[in-house]
Amino acid sequence: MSDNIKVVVKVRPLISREIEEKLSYQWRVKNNTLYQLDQNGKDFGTAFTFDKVYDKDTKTSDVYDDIAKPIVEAAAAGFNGTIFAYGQTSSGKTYTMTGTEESPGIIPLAVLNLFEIIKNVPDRDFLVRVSYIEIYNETLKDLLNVEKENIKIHEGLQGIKVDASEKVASSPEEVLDAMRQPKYYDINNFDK
Ligand SMILES: Nc1ncnc2c1ncn2[C@@H]1O[C@H](COP(=O)(O)OP(=O)(O)OP(=O)(O)O)[C@@H](O)[C@H]1O
Repeated sequence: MSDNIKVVVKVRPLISREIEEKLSYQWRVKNNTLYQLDQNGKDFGTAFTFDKVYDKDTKTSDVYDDIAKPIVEAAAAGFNGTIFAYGQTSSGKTYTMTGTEESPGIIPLAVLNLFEIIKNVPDRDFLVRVSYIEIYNETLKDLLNVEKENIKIHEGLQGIKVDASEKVASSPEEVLDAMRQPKYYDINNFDK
């Protein structure tokens, strides 16, 4: 696998509904490998190895330090970077990426980290722009401007481009604010 792409798995704890339904863990984690378990908790014989596998007790902040921080640092040094979560419904994507007050997710941690880096490099100018889109049933929606329905995606000489609004942000709060209440965001007040 290329060093430029890392695939990691984060196992989440059973949630209360699953505990009530007396469901049990389907996977055991060891040496960055997921071993499938049968109904009696015995190894099924199927195993998948990833760049890293985090068990159910791993904190999002530890995943951030390991996986996301180097990407954010590289971005601040001029390299393109992407972090995305993939998984079936209820697998913990929102919990991991957005998080909660007690356990901030990868996005707020990345935003704070980015502005911290910027503060520590006073001899360079940075421009942070935010876009926020939803892709649902092949349709792209601009979450910073709900009036813009069905925005387009293009491929050009500069790479992939999405016709989404961009907001210049000068603090972590401005980024997180834009994400918190996209519906009420007033596009006319951008960049003022
Ligand atoms: N590491 C964790 N610790 C505790 N609870 C978690 C953890 N990960 C996920 N959960 C809980 O599991 C439930 C499902 O997670 P979440 O909503 O993040 O899934 P999702 O992948 O975003 O789902 P969907 O695709 O349906 O939006 C939520 O109640 C969430 O709080």
